[in-house]
Amino acid sequence: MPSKKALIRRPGPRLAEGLVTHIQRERADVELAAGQWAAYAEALRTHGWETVEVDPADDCPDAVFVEDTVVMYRNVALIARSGAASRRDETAGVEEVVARLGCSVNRVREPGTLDGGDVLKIGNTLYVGRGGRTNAAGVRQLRAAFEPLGARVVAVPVGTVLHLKSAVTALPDGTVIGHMPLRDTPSLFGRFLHVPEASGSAVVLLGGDKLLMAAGAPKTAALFTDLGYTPVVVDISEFEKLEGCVTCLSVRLRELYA
Ligand SMILES: NC(=O)NCCC[C@H](N)C(=O)O
Repeated sequence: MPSKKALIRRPGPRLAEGLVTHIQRERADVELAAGQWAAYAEALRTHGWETVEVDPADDCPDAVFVEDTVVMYRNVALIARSGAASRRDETAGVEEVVARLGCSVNRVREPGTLDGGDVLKIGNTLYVGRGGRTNAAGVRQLRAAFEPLGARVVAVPVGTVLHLKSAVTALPDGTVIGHMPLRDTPSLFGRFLHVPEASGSAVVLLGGDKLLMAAGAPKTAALFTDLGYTPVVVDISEFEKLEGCVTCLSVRLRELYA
């Protein structure tokens, strides 16, 4: 049986200094964020995920967005190298944890840049956003790391949002979901479903028909319910102020045998 582990990293005291690129800055409330993070972690555990906490990186305001630091394929971890230099110190603690969990570890190297938030995995296909945080060398290194393991890497131009997964994620049946004004190149995806709210375009697949999603997207939650899914809703307002979404607060390790 593969284990169901999810990496998480608690927000630090400098959270409100996190990067903001495509939206107007609104001050995040650090205390409220800590409570929202705890509820997010609890939702993962309630639905069968063992949470593994990476040591905090309190000097790094964006460290809570742990998804950006690593891309997993099977039991191989590709440690990212962010296009945002201020985020590069976040990876050391993550590398230590994935190595301890028995993953093979590889790294994106200069001149490559890549953020985990740019990689959307659907089956054996890895869609990778080429945008502000991930460059062409990063895309090439992703291919070199995972194509020999059977992955198909599809590069997608990303222009108007921070990461590919700020715009699109996927339902359990592989249907890509996104919000019209945010999507860049939907024709690259097979099945595409428009959702009524921008923050509804991010879901974390918890297993079965359960979809972890943001409280800020009630119409999208109703749409998913109508399609036979069960939304599990968490309030992540303070992370959304920093361009985070529901995917970016964890990294699920689905193919570890331990
Ligand atoms: N994967 C994600 O959606 N990450 C969100 C990162 C937000 C952070 N403030 C950043 O700009 O890097």
